[in-house]
Amino acid sequence: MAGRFADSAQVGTCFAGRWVLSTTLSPVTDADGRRVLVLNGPNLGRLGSREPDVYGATKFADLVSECEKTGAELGLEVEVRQTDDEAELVGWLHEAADTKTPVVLNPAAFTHYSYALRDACAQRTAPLIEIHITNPATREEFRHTSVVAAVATGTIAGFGLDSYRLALRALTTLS
Ligand SMILES: O=C1C[C@@](O)(C(=O)O)C[C@@H](O)[C@@H]1O
Repeated sequence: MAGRFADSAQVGTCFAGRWVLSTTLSPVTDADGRRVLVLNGPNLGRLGSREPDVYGATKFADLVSECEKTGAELGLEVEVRQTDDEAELVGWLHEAADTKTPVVLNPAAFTHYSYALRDACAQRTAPLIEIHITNPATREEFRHTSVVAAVATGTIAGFGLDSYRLALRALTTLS
């Protein structure tokens, strides 16, 4: 068996069936508090070609550049990721929880039904802002429910790509 865990006081490594503890190593955390993960759920990688009348003409690659640019202006080190895979997104949220990294999350359609995502968000150890490009409350009824909202620090929706910029700005006052 091999494995590794960390909390604020100890780091342990399981080697040949024995856990070796160390209290002298630094905890696995976001050391300078400036790193931010911007996580995007299914279909958002298709921004630009996906229903441009709803989501606009900006491509996902341009959204990535815009987030990095805004982050640089705010003194944040921003990493933008996108996946269509629920398990991958849950894994990224675990990584954020384990490293105390703030998150801007557009869960896309997972917003409305993924309890796995909700439970991963509930483990957060730093601010997590749920965001949406559109305002789901003004759209189809199935979009009116967010299973994530109750475990997020806050929600920003309906400002187009500015939702991302506003969330990054909000994080500078929260973290
Ligand atoms: O994929 C998305 C995008 C969205 O999260 C938004 O950013 O407006 C809204 C969701 O309802 C939808 O499933």
